[in-house]
Amino acid sequence: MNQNATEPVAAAESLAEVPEHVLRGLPEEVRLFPSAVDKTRIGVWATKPILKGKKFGPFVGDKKKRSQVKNNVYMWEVYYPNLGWMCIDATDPEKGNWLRYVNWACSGEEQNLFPLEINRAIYYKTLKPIAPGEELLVWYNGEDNPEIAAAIEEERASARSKRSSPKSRKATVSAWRPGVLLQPPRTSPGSVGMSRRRLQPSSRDPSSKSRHFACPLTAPEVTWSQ
Ligand SMILES: C[S@+](CC[C@H](N)C(=O)[O-])C[C@H]1O[C@@H](n2cnc3c(N)ncnc32)[C@H](O)[C@@H]1O
Repeated sequence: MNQNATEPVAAAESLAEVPEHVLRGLPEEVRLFPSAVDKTRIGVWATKPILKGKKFGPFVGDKKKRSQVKNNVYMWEVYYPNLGWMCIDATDPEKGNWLRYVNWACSGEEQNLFPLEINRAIYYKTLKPIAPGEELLVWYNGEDNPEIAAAIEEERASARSKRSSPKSRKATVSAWRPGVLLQPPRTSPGSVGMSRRRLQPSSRDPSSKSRHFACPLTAPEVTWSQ
């Protein structure tokens, strides 16, 4: 056995490799540059002020079964009532959009975005105003964070008013159900995918291991039940 064997080191991402469609899809307030939190990664940086409460998305990727996903880093898992848990996988940059390049925050102070599931699509919403020169960084928080709870409530109120509008009443039942990701299990009606304990960055996932060990934010219990 090779005593020097280590985990494979991820090749550093290069700006030159970012697909054209990703660059074209960047909102005007952000640009891609090397990340400050991970030297091997590209990050998303604000070049103009971004207001608190701004919603970006949805996160784009290939829809796959969990068993078909080889790397957790660029995927979100979403519960579909008819299909069960499916992954939106942006491991292949050609399949993703710019949200793929938003990195994890390593502390609550660093975090300026939180993920939000709306109608089985993932959005990132700003938790505070972001100034030019700051990197956009996402992290899980649940509704235990009052700021996020307020943001979720705002989405729910907007969903309720959309559902009761005459136009939407004519449409078929595409319920717009906002729910924050990564909550402990609960049975709150209206929160999508709450039937299973939310996943946290998996320590079983070699691709995300070093990041999460390095981060002081304590992720709640790791669950990866299939
Ligand atoms: C796209 S997100 C974070 C991406 C970020 N760019 C980064 O720096 O890694 C990927 C992480 O979210 C986790 N995850 C995927 N779906 C989840 C869900 N429904 N709830 C909680 N965590 C989820 C994955 O295990 C993975 O650790």
